[in-house]
Order: sequence, then C-alpha cells, then structure tokens
Amino acid sequence: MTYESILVETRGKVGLITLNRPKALNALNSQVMAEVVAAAQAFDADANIGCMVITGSEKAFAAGADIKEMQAKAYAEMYLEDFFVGWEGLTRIRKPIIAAVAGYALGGGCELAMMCDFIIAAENAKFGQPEITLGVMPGMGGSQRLTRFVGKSKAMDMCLTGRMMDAAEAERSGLVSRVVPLEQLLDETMKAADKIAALSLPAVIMNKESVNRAYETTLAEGLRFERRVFHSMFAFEDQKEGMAAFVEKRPANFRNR
Ligand SMILES: CC(C)=CC(=O)SCCNC(=O)CCNC(=O)[C@H](O)C(C)(C)COP(=O)(O)OP(=O)(O)OC[C@H]1O[C@@H](n2cnc3c(N)ncnc32)[C@H](O)[C@@H]1OP(=O)(O)O
Repeated sequence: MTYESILVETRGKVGLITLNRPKALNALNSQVMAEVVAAAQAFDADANIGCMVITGSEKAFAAGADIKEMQAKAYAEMYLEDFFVGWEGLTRIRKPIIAAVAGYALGGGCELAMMCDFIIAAENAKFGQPEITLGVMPGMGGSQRLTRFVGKSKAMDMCLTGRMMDAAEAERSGLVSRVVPLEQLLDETMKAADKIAALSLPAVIMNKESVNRAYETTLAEGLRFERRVFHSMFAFEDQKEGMAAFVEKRPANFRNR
C-alpha cells in the first residue's frame, strides 16, 4: 500500500508510523485514519515486528479530527457513515502501540493517543478535548477514555471548558506514562519499543489483553481472566526459556512460541 498522509518505516523490530500532514498540524481526516489503521494492521500481521510507535511532529501530534472535513456534514451522513467508526480498527491491534506525543494532541489527536497502549510525552506536549468550543463533543472516545485515565473531575473540566493540559499535568493525572525532553522523545520511545519487541510476543500480547480487560469487566472477572491466562503461559517455550535464563544468569532468547 502507498501512504500519502503518513510515513511508515521499520526500525529493527519496531514499526514506526509518523503522521505527516504538517500544513494542517496533522489533522485527522478519513484518509489519515484509513492509512494509520492499515499500517498498524500490516505491522500486526508482520512476524518481524514486535511493537509499534505512532508519532507526529514537534509542533503537533495531531490538532484534532479535520474540522474542514466535518464542517458541512449533515446528521444523516454522519450517522450512515458511522463517522469515526474506522478508528476502532486501531483498538483491535494485538501488538503494543506507543504514542510518542510532542506539541498539540487535541480532540481526535488526544483520542488517538489514548487509543494507543501508553503515551510518552515531550515536555512541550499539550492535551485537550476542545470540541465544546466548536459546538460539539468528543467523538473518538474522549469522553470515555479520558475519564478512565484522569477521573471524572478532570475529564469534566477538560471536556466542558476545552482547556489544555500540559505534559506535567498529564503525567500527574495518569494520562501519560512519562515525560521526556523534546529532543529525546523519539529515542526514548524507541528504546521502550525495542525493549518490548525483544520480549516474548505471546507474553506481550497476553499482558496487553489482560490490562485492557481491567477496563471492560468486574475486578473478580478480571482477576479470574488474568489467572487463567497466566496459567496458559506455561504452555509456551518462552516461559521455560525466560525462567531458565534467569536461573542460569544469562539473557533470555525468546522465540515467540
Ligand atoms: C469534533 C471531534 C469529534 C473531534 C475533533 O477533534 S474536532 C478538532 C479539535 N481540535 C481543535 O479544535 C484544535 C483546532 N486547532 C487550533 O485550535 C489551532 O490550530 C492550534 C491552537 C492547535 C494551533 O494554532 P496555530 O495558530 O499555531 O496554527 P493554525 O494557524 O491555527 O493552524 C495551522 C493550520 O492547521 C489547520 N488546522 C489546525 N487544526 C486543524 C483541525 N483540527 N482541522 C483542520 N485543520 C486544522 C489550520 O486551519 C491551519 O491551516 P490553514 O492556514 O490552511 O487554515
């Protein structure tokens, strides 16, 4: 597939997707969505890839869904297209995706970052759900995922006032896992991605699935799910290899089986 609005490359075992609409601050239109999801699906199916990174530019991860694309749409069109439903494809990716966020991550940009498995932010990152200032509301999961990340009070504040949160506040609030200097953002994110990609892929995917289950079920069901999945890992050669490597004081050589 050829991509027009994103750059796609592999770095070792990591798939890197860079949003590339600089003139529109990486605003997310239907083409960007289709391309990001297609690239992530291709990496998901590629046995040589163990982790993915989605990033933008220094000024903007993404300044939101494309307002110019939405502006003239009518209700029937939005409903019949089920506008934004395509982004759900990203949440079905099994391998981990890290968002490396610098600059603006607003509206759909913040929502895209939250669809990733975790967010590493540059010191200049700014997160927000400013849709209210356009007379609408989040539509790619912002009112739901942001609330789970930062709690009701802050999510209400962000969605009702449209104010932006800086990187330090985002880290304090649990929206981002860590904040790094801008010039180190991609290196630090790639280091984390390389580390994940060197581990046992089935174990990585099972960890991701289990953490995500915490958002979808009761604690009792989640604990039972975790225990059953944990038991099943003893069917993998990688469990034997990982534990043997520890006991023998050597690095593990995982073979993804
Ligand atoms: C509605 C739902 C469900 C989801 C959404 O995501 S709605 C969008 C939410 N995001 C926003 O409301 C942010 C909109 N952008 C801004 O407020 C500003 O661009 C800024 C504060 C992020 C940056 O301001 P700055 O002065 O540095 O840059 P601009 O001149 O405003 O922008 C440069 C260039 O990019 C175009 N742009 C920016 N954001 C979007 C967007 N979300 N959709 C479409 N186009 C966008 C902007 O129009 C300008 O291009 P032109 O000069 O060609 O108009």
